[in-house]
Amino acid sequence: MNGYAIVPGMLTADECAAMAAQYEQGQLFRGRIVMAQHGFGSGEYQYFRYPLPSTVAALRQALYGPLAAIANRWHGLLGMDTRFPAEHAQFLARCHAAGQQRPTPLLLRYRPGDYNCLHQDLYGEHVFPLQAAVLLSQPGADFEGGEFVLTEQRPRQQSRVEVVPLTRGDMVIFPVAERPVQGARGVYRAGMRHGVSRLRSGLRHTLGVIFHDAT
Ligand SMILES: O=C(O)CCC(=O)C(=O)O
Ligand SMILES: [Fe+2]
Repeated sequence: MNGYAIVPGMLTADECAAMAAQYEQGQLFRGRIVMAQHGFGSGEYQYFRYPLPSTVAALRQALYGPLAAIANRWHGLLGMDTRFPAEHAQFLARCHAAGQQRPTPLLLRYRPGDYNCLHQDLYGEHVFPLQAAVLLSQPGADFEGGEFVLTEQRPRQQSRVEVVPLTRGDMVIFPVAERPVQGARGVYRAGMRHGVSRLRSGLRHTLGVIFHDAT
């Protein structure tokens, strides 16, 4: 168990191109973040508005159910009380009632020299513990560098890192902030962060799918 799963070919090359091209359609988004202005790295991203584009809405909806089963198992293993409902709409109602009403799916854009610092996508009290990202550009052709990395911090140990090997259209599913790890004396909580190494050349787009909404 490496702390992530890859789903190859989640989007076709054409779907990736169409999704990346949406970056230029400002009316689709509720906000734009220039990462350097916040110390998040270099590059930028935009959060979609509701209603989400159909491809994004469909992905978020379809992924939620199977991931909720995993999330519930994780919460059981970690002794956490929260359980996740079977339908994403039900979980979103919980977020919205708590003031987390703004959509979190996003498109990211990296140019040469850009990178994304290690982070956790937490946006309020309600946290769905898994998220997904689809790489929309082709490594080695559209860009060089720009690898998706995950770090895992186990109690009383130094952090370890995984470089996640993605090609265009692949989806990675990974923990938002923590995951249960089986140790010699039971299950413990590993802290997780993700980021993107520096782009050496080219242009890289990603679609990020986060299941909780934001305050
Ligand atoms: O660009 C990437 O691969 C990382 C995107 C990211 O941080 C996210 O989807 O939450
Ligand atoms: Fe992220």
